[in-house]
Amino acid sequence: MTTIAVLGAGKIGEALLSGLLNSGRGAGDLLFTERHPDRSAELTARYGIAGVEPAEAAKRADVLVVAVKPQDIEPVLTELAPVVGPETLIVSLCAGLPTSLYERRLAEGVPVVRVMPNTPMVVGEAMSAISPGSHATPAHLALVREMLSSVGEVIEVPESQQDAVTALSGSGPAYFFFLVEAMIDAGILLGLPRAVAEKLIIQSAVGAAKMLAETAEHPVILREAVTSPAGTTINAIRELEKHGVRAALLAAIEAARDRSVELGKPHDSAS
Ligand SMILES: NC(=O)C1=CN([C@@H]2O[C@H](COP(=O)(O)OP(=O)(O)OC[C@H]3O[C@@H](n4cnc5c(N)ncnc54)[C@H](OP(=O)(O)O)[C@@H]3O)[C@@H](O)[C@H]2O)C=CC1
Ligand SMILES: O=C(O)[C@@H]1CCC=N1
Repeated sequence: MTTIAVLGAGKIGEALLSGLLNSGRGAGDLLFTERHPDRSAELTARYGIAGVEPAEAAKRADVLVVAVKPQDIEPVLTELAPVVGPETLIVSLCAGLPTSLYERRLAEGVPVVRVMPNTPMVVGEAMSAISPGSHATPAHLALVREMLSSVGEVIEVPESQQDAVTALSGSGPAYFFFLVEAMIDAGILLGLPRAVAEKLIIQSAVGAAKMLAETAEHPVILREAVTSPAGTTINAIRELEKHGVRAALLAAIEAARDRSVELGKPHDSAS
């Protein structure tokens, strides 16, 4: 079995470890690194996975998944440079960071795959987009696909699309959570008990998501089917349009894309 080490087991790193365990991988095939001993002990107690030093992770693992914040990448590259060779696959989950950064800083020929996942991997429903670096072979991509398809859906995209993917599906769950939060508040405004508002909105979100996934109907068709002539929904839609919610979403996602580009800037191949 492939040994996978997650470097930086924060929110997404932990989500990946937990998703891989849920999908049937053994704790003995997983490792992680963390810089705070308390966090390391907490994760080992929760999952039975060993926390190790980066050099040991590089020695024992076939795949090193980099899951530190993009701003924290420099020391990680410095630690990995002397201990990683072409037999180890690097999988970067970091927003904005190009595969060329790893290729430049690590030994010649080290294969790198850039991935943008999202947190629903905790429940086996991640959306992950993968892009090969210049030394990643079809076998490396297949290995990453196999690893990530055990925690959700996987598509391959050109690396040039990864900043847009990051803005859409990497950050995407946050937009839905924000919407749900606001709709629950609306229930409170209308005088419903919080628990009732939460139940109504969460199940409506689950139902709507299932309809999108399972009927394969366009969202416009599904929305029109809810919108009765002279009914309630059209009144709400008019308010959403009046408040520019569609334009706000376009601007918000564009801003997220711009931030991903900015996070990669200090590391792009020209600098
Ligand atoms: N959260 C998400 O939904 C998604 C995140 N990502 C990407 O994943 C990466 C991590 O994001 P997220 O999980 O949110 O961030 P977190 O800050 O929660 O996780 C990063 C973890 O790495 C630790 N860390 C930092 N430096 C080192 C190091 N040198 N060695 C070992 N551990 C280290 C951090 O410790 P400390 O607490 O001390 O900083 C922290 O626990 C980012 O690059 C982000 O772009 C991608 C897709 C989705
Ligand atoms: O907010 C972020 O920067 C990370 C990347 C995508 C989701 N979370």
